[in-house]
Amino acid sequence: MSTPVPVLRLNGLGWSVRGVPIVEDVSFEVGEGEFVAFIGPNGAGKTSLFNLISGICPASHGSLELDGADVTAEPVHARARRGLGRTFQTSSLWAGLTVADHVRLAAQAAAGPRASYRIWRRAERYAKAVAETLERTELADRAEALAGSLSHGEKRKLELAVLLVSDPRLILLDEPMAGVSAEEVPALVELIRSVHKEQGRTVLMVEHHMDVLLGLADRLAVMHHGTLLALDTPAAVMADETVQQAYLGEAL
Ligand SMILES: Nc1ncnc2c1ncn2[C@@H]1O[C@H](COP(=O)(O)OP(=O)(O)OP(=O)(O)O)[C@@H](O)[C@H]1O
Repeated sequence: MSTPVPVLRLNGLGWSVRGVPIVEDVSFEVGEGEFVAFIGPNGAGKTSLFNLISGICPASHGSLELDGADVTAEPVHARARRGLGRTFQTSSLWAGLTVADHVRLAAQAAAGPRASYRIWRRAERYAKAVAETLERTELADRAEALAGSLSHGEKRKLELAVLLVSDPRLILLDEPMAGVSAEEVPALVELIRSVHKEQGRTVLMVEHHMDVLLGLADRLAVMHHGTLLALDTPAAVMADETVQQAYLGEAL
């Protein structure tokens, strides 16, 4: 039986700025439907690694494959067309637009530049995708609310909705709990769990809170000084002495 092609493969990937290495020689594979969480101290290179994977930063060395295709030279939108989507650490919503407008615009953007000419023919399809996405992200009753009026937890849900309406297979979530109140965290965790388990998407997520990750992640990746220090099951990573010395002992 042949081994399945990983959804994502990094081969010695790295990024330097004016000769200073930010991410160095990172290699790993992620299988279809896996959930890999990235931890590490501030400045360890987690967001930079996500920027490399999504195409925001150009690789200085190494290569990156999506579903077996070398995409190292491909721009962000080409990787998005292959099913890669991401959210950002800081919120990127328009305060004066409604929740439904955000999701509608994202659906149209995902359909490509020519979609606007055919929009009248597709209106029904968009409406269905938008309604389903709002339902899935528990935002249906907030559809007409302005994004600026949402709580932090609702804003994070909306960012997920904007991502999910394009139906990505591989999603990168950069600190999706950042700024969210303690009361809103459990609902957001459940939502991310269902995006992974029920919708069957492959998830990579940067998160500082171990209590959130331990119930979600199949594997933990530890970043330290721009390198991948460990990548294993949560139990194995927590028991790893190198990890404890480098990170866990001080930060968790
Ligand atoms: N465009 C850039 N130019 C120069 N240095 C950068 C750039 N982007 C990031 N860095 C540096 O690279 C290092 C890694 O930053 P990065 O944001 O990837 O870390 P992180 O692990 O995501 O941190 P945090 O947990 O605080 O978000 C930091 O020292 C940061 O200052």
